[in-house]
Amino acid sequence: MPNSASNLKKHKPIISVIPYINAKPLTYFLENKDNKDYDISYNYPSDCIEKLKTGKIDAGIVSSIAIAKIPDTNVVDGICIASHSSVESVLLFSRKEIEETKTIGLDPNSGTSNALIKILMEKWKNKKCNYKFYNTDIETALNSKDYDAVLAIGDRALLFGTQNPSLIKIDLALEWNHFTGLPFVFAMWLIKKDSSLSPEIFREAGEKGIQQIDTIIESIAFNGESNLTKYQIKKYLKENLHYRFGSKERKGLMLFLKYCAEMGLIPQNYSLNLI
Ligand SMILES: C=C(O[C@@H]1C=C(C(=O)O)C=C[C@H]1O)C(=O)O
Repeated sequence: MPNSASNLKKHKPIISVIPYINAKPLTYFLENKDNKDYDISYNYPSDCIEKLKTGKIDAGIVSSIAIAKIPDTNVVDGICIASHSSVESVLLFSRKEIEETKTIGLDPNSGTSNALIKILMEKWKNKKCNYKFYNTDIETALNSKDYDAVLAIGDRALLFGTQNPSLIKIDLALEWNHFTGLPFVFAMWLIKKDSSLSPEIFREAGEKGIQQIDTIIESIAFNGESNLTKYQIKKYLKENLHYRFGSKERKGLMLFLKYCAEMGLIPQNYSLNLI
């Protein structure tokens, strides 16, 4: 039988979700909806970029840098994962003073923060460093002679930071805010242009998540989805993170993309197709 385009399109659309607690306010009500007309798949940010590019998924909450890396996608307006000062989960850990750092370990799960550290070092610290990915846990990478400092994101960075208060740390969102006066946008929802998914379902779920964030905090703590205390989860989601995408967040995002383009990390001809 010929494989017509309609046969190929019969699967439910797949929405990719980041398995970090920082995404929960935007994803909880999409994940916990009855009779979903989409499937959910869980992917780290860097895997999500690859899967969106190759059409394995139809939409995803994905590293903000992907806006300029994946053609044929729209960006959901109004919501994002951002931070206005310390985020506490995107950290450069170091045993040496930053001035002595030559080789930095990049987090294989990240897209955006791996670019942000390069901007920070080259633009503001005037340091040319070597960068290479590490594929171990944070502690092993930090103890190895291969890296002077190690970048980490997500739940493991958040936990490692709280468990190792004496390590030298740089909070990338705080540094960004210090140098630009703007919030930093880590992630947004991207939808393939040929997908039937409406941006409204993401906005509605995000708005409900922002309104009912205390229920989500209870659920994360109750289900043991984090090794942090309920108080720490509450502070992280309510104080460190910001979920609305307004004019300041847009300015921060566009400046980040401009710096990325200047440094050759993304093509020059990117655009932000908000829907
Ligand atoms: C704040 C964070 O933002 C994350 C950082 C990302 C990246 O570096 O590509 C992608 C998605 C976000 O969830 C974090 O995970 O700690």
